[in-house]
Amino acid sequence: MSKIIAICNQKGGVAKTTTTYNIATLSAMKGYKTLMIDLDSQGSLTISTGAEPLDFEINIATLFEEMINKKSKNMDVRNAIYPVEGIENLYLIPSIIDLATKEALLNTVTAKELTLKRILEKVVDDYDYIFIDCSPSLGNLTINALSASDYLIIPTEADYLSYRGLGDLLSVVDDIKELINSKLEFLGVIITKYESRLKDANEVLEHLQSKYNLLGIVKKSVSIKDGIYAGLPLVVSPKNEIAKEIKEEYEKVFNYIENY
Ligand SMILES: Nc1ncnc2c1ncn2[C@@H]1O[C@H](COP(=O)(O)OP(=O)(O)OP(=O)(O)O)[C@@H](O)[C@H]1O
Repeated sequence: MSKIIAICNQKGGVAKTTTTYNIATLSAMKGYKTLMIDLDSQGSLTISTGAEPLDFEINIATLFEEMINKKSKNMDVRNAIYPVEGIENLYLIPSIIDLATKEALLNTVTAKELTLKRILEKVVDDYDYIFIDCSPSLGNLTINALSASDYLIIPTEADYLSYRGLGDLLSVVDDIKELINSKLEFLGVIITKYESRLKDANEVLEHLQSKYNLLGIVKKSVSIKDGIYAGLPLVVSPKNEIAKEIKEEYEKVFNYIENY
């Protein structure tokens, strides 16, 4: 049985995709069979792997479409799983812009919150870890991710508005735990794009630390994009001191998940 981890925050640009790709890669590098699901119609995770969303005939939007049209018996999720080039043990269900229209159509599906869980049923035993890169909203797709997951990790920037936004997300999480998925556990937050010279960042860091389990602090650095044209995340070959520090923070987070 795999551990399924949702990487969520309804705020845009807080490094959900970057966090997902780096942590999932560390998992694969440790020899775990690891699946990433791109659950964002922008397809950033798919593009980050060096792939082109339009090149995949079957993707996460196709899978949702089959469920919406009640053809799920014809569909095999395994047809939507592709190996990530250059990283052994790492696999991806890619996304495409069409996912946005499928999200609205989900309202016609019975038990719509459980659609992703039903899609994944056939492969939950095939992977050690499944990481879901959520979209920046609290809509149907994010609720599907939380309803299908064992654990939630929230990447957030250390700024006041991001800090305030966490309360809204966690109240949705409470509802999902009560009504849909009692096993969902919030593991903690990762601070992303951290700049220690900013007073605001340090104040928010203290608040976050006192309120939540702090899993890691990832500094802001252009090094995060090293390897991007080759489709590889930073953790594969960190090139300088700050990149090595960032890798260590992501390792801390993965070790926490591994030993939890
Ligand atoms: N530690 C970091 N230092 C500097 N830039 C970073 C860092 N982490 C992520 N970024 C950059 O921030 C931008 C947003 O990151 P990312 O796409 O991972 O966020 P996201 O939360 O998935 O976005 P969206 O909400 O649009 O899905 C990207 O350009 C990414 O390269």
